[in-house]
Amino acid sequence: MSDPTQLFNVVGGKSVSSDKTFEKINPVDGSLVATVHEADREIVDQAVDSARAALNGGWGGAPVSERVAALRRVADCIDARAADFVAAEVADTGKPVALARELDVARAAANFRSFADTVATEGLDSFLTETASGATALNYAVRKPLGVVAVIVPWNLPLLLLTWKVAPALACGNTVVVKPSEETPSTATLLAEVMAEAGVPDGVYNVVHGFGPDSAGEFLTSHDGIDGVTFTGESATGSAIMRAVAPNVRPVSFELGGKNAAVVFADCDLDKTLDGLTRSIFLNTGQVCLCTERVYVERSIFDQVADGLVQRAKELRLGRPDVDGTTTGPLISQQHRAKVQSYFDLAVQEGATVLTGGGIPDLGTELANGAWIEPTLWTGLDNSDRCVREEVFGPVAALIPFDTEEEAVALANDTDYGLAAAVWTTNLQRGHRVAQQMRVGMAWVNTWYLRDLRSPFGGVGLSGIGREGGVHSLHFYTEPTNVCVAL
Ligand SMILES: NC(=O)c1ccc[n+]([C@@H]2O[C@H](COP(=O)([O-])OP(=O)(O)OC[C@H]3O[C@@H](n4cnc5c(N)ncnc54)[C@H](O)[C@@H]3O)[C@@H](O)[C@H]2O)c1
Ligand SMILES: O=C/C=C/C=C(\O)C(=O)O
Repeated sequence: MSDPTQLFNVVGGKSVSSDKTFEKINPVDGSLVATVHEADREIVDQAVDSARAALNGGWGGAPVSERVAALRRVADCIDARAADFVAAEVADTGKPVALARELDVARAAANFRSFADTVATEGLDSFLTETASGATALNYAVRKPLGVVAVIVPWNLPLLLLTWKVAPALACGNTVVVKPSEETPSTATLLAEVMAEAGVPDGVYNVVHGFGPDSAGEFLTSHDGIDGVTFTGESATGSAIMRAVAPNVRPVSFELGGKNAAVVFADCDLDKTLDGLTRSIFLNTGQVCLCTERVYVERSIFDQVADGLVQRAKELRLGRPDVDGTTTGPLISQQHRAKVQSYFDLAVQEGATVLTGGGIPDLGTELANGAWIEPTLWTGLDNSDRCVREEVFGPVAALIPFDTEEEAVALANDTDYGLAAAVWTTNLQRGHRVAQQMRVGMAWVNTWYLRDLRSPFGGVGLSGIGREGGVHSLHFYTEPTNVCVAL
């Protein structure tokens, strides 16, 4: 294994250094994780050229069975090196070891297996065409790779979200240049080692490190040698990337921000609902795009839900990732904590009652330089407040009462975002009815973030463009050519 404290760009299977470096800081205690080599324009050019060469050099035209076998080997190698991936992910993010192992790294391997299955089994439409003149024809489509795909991902679930895009891209015969977040450079770099171990040809998977504007992100997305961009991150960044690709008219797939609602009916199973809400508000310190930040509760059980959530929030254990029983890590950085704190201040100005949290916890001198924040719950806000409209991306939610089902649906849908929703009820018909009315990409009933990787994943409104998952990913990562044969 190469030195995890020196992270290089990976171009054509080779480590590439740069004169310019930046420091990756551990959000647990402010210590240095790694020195990262930032890609300049020239390195990004080399990465795109190397991806093009690998595409034309065989990967793009390889038999599906070969690519499927390679993806399965990648999954096996991730499993074999799971401890290294967990260590790298934990060092970058500060998330609890168990979470990194059970969610991030397990899903990375699952992503490769799932898309290997999808390309191995998925067919394409064909039509026997009859015309008015009596002529007949056979129409069928063949699928070709999109080409060189730029993959830009955020810091919250770094390896999970990276492989959610790299796996289908590679399965479809594309080659990639990935730009991990500057906050989480480690696992993307480690994945390059695994690609080599698994026998994926050099240049199929390239990594460039750096930031967005005037750095690797912008150099890559505005590059005329890429054939498409798949991006997960903030809505405003999605907008900047759309502008960057516009001159070259390249397709984009965007999974963006959310301001996700939970709708809690009086007929819910209260204990299960409280456990589910606690997970959906606080998992990964609230830094999951799907996390609930608005909780609409039927008035008759409002106080019970508020009390139950406060109790559970107080039971969360903030602490070092490797300590048994730690449930909650820090935010990703001091910079992000300043943003979350600004919403804590704003909420008070907007008239919120802070039921619990609202500040910075005292975890002792060892962790004093970390990006720690208290799990927080608000009441007293409504849909006109900025804290209920804007994504905070931290361990916080606003609890708001409602009286009727229609009102609950209207309140939940009153947002510019549209990523995910969760409905809590024991009335099956109501569960279906309300879930179907949610203006979102994913609506859960009596659960949250339960994933089937074959189902469509994405958002509406400010939450994204397109869907990925199973065959939906194939639509983005391939270009069909329809062939019409007169019979
Ligand atoms: N919908 C989803 O599936 C999903 C999943 C995870 C996170 N998110 C969203 O991601 C956000 C948190 O992640 P973040 O803060 O890393 O997001 P971000 O948009 O700041 O950064 C994401 C990536 O884009 C890069 N980037 C930034 N500006 C760029 C530019 N102008 N051109 C090219 N690249 C640029 C960053 O360096 C990073 O790699 C939240 O809004 C969250 O909701 C959405
Ligand atoms: O932070 C956002 C989480 C996105 C999750 C996925 O894309 C997934 O589970 O596939």
